[in-house]
Amino acid sequence: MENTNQNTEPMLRIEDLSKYFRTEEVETVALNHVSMEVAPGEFVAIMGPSGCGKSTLLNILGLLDNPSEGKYYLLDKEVGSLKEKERTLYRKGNIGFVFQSFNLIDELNVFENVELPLIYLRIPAKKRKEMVNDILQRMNISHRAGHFPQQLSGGQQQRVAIARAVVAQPKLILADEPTGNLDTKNGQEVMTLLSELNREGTTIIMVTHSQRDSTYAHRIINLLDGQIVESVKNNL
Ligand SMILES: Nc1ncnc2c1ncn2[C@@H]1O[C@H](COP(=O)(O)OP(=O)(O)OP(=O)(O)O)[C@@H](O)[C@H]1O
Repeated sequence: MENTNQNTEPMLRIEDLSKYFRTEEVETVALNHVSMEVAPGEFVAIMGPSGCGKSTLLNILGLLDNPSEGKYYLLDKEVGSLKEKERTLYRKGNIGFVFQSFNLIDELNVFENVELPLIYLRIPAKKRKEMVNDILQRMNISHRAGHFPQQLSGGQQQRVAIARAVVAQPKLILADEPTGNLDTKNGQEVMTLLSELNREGTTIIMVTHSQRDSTYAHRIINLLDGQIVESVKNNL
């Protein structure tokens, strides 16, 4: 279906969603009846103290894990109860991830790392080359295409990771503390890149402890003990 400017459907919606982790002795309630919506084109920051459930929420939103209870609609499809194989398929076409620790594959060079999602999507080699080169240029890292992750600075590694996250043009980017391992200057550069991608239409949900990074978001959702305690619009 064509996107229209009048599109009022949320990018994603969760309803009364909970996640429990059970070990032999204890049950942890990581998310406790959470409901929220994110609109297409929104940039949302998720904040809250350590252990409040931020990563658990991001993992579920990113189809890396299932909720224990409740519904999750992504692009209008109920995805909370999908089996792992279907989840993986749906994730690959729709979601890009950026992690604090970059998560690049050490044995692959920059070009190959960024090419990987396109191989999964079975895009032909010639087209892949074009798409990878375009995004490396965009991320200002073309001159390092043949380098391996260990040969790059942290800021460069994160730019490669962002290139990999967006090369297949996902509708949604999930970022878990994307500047957590970067100095101020590189951190700001990464935030500027994410903001640009957002302005071009990509929806972004970012977990952060950084007050400064949260200023780039349209809205801040505060979690405490597995519950949303506040959802406030940012004065941009
Ligand atoms: N796989 C797991 N097994 C058992 N308990 C878990 C598991 N993953 C998370 N938890 C628990 O769920 C709760 C929420 O964890 P989560 O990692 O989502 O918090 P967080 O807000 O991301 O924390 P941080 O800011 O420290 O990364 C915590 O009490 C945690 O110990």
